[in-house]
Amino acid sequence: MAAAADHATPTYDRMKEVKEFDESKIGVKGLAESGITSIPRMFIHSPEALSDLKKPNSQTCTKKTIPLIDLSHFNSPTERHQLVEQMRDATSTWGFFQVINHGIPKSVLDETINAIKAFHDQPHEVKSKLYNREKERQGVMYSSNNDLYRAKAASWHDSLTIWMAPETRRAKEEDIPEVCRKQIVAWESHSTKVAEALLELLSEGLGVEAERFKDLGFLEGKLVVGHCYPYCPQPDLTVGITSHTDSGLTVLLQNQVGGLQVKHGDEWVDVEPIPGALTVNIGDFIQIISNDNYVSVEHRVLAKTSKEPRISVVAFFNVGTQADSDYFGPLPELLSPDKPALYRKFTVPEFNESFFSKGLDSKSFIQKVRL
Ligand SMILES: O=C(O)CCC(=O)C(=O)O
Ligand SMILES: [Fe+2]
Repeated sequence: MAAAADHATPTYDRMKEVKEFDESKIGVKGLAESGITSIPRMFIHSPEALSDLKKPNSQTCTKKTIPLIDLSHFNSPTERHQLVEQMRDATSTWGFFQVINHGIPKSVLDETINAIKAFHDQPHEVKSKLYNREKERQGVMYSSNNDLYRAKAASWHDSLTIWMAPETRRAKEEDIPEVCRKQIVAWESHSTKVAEALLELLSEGLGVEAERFKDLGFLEGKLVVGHCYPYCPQPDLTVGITSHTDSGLTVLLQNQVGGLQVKHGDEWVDVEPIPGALTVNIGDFIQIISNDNYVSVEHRVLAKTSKEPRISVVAFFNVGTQADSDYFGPLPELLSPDKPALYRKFTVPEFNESFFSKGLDSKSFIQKVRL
């Protein structure tokens, strides 16, 4: 395969190509719209990663589906117990599930997707003024591949990233692009309410106080990311987003295009778009403090040749930085002589440093702190 062999050509100056792409501020959407029929080399993934894409069940989709959880019984004194159990089963085996009847009106979901699409649909002259990756971990960022300079290969997506909390990192409202400002602020408040409910259920599923996760500060670090995965002329040579795990609690809204896949055992399972549903997954921080009762699972997005771009809007929740000097580790309530801690303690800055300084394709923090 010529393209994959080129990948290893010693004369190829990858960093130069990456820099030129970044400085052009064109994004992958701009590349797609320029009419290219082959993708630049910097986007071509390694033969090992590409062979994983071609496993028989990965593109054609297995019959398996991730669990679907109905949150309508959240306030029911009699049915809540069952809901807690469903969530515990889903989070301990899949680490991923979809939720319906979560309380966010369908109109809000549609407006959120449309606003992020409208942002990415703006002309190059408008978007290029906003293109930046310098203000990492605060304010507003718009760029292609947040880990562009750290990852081994780039992926086929552009992202608008907006820090919402803690206050010290929060984007000024006037800095959020006007085309999606109102909708992002609304998505933040709606998704926070869902996250709060999920954190209660997750706490109860471990048999600890319902407020335990919230009290640890899990709603105090918050960012919203609006991804766009445009048409890709060679989806067999790259991915939409590289396989990775998330940090804390993730609440994701997707349009109807699909492409998100979750690793389950050695299979990749499609997360089917369900109108009105949200996709939820837990990340490394929660796997660690749950002492492996809950699992943080690898997921990725496939690149596609559909003309309609995939749009996803993600709310990431994790402990805020006001907890800088606190040590986190498996919750003491979960430990006993039979169930010793599987992880050492760590601080939030240590977690963030490790999480944000690596490419999505690097080894996870989990392996670093596992005892
Ligand atoms: O767009 C998607 O569906 C996945 C995005 C994702 O996994 C992430 O931003 O961490
Ligand atoms: Fe993710």
